[in-house]
Amino acid sequence: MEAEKQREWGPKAWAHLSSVRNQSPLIQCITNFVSMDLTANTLLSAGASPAMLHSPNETPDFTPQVHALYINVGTLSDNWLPAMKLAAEIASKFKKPWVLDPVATGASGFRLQACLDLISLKPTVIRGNASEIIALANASVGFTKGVDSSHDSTDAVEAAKSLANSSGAVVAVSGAVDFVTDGNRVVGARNGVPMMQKITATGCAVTALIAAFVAIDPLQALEATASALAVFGVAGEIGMEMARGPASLRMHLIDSLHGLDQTTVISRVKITTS
Ligand SMILES: Nc1ncnc2c1ncn2[C@@H]1O[C@H](COP(=O)(O)OP(=O)(O)OP(=O)(O)O)[C@@H](O)[C@H]1O
Ligand SMILES: Cc1ncsc1CCO
Ligand SMILES: [Mg+2]
Repeated sequence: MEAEKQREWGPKAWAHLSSVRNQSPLIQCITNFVSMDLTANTLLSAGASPAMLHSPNETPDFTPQVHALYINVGTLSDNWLPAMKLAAEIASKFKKPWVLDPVATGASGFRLQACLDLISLKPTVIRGNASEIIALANASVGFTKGVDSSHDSTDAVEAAKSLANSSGAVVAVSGAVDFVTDGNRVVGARNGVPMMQKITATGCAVTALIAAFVAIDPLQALEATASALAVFGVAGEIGMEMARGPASLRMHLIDSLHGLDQTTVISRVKITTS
């Protein structure tokens, strides 16, 4: 029964990736300075169309036209926060899916409160590392070593369920296993390689990929999120076969994501229901 369920996920992940390639959803990204390049290139290599527009002066015109919005607080500053809130409000008003990456949310009270305020604007998906999801679920500063996690993803499954229940969002925790939950169901995506942690902003990039997958399947956010995490992980695994270290993995990961075919996705995606 379990093996049967897993066999269904490969075709599902492939269907999501194919739809992104065919529909090329427009993804507005309000993201941190570190991640902008990798995020835009990840979206392009998956077939989506990234746009890094963040001015509150253009959000009222632009956000209603996008297929999904991605907000990432990685290099948060006072003047960017109102722009993020405005974009989230407009996305919600126009029924566009939007996805939050709460980078280092436990690092300061300002950042934590910013993320809690954004969560009150009803994101479709929240994706963080284990320390970020634990900090959000506890609404407490601490738990984190800056932007990197000091916990394993398995430590954050209960926190993820609790955050999903309190926020109404699908919550994903990345790590050796990427867990995705709607507060009730929990699935684990078991692709990827540890070296992905040694490239800055791979987490930010996969959250953008989640936004693209949710854009083409907004009514099944849990399935779209798990598919995006697994597909990104498969690209990392194939990239690692050619890489000599983090810098070349970054290049080969993007190439591999671009080149993924049906047979590879179906045979390599490892998603299990727990
Ligand atoms: N030990 C691991 N084994 C396999 N894949 C991993 C491992 N750790 C992380 N990954 C993968 O690396 C990617 C980034 O996850 P990570 O948890 O490092 O995000 P993050 O801490 O938010 O990163 P960043 O803030 O740099 O963007 C995800 O696709 C995840 O599945
Ligand atoms: C290193 C870093 N600092 C703020 S955002 C960011 C990118 C990874 O989250
Ligand atoms: Mg992160």
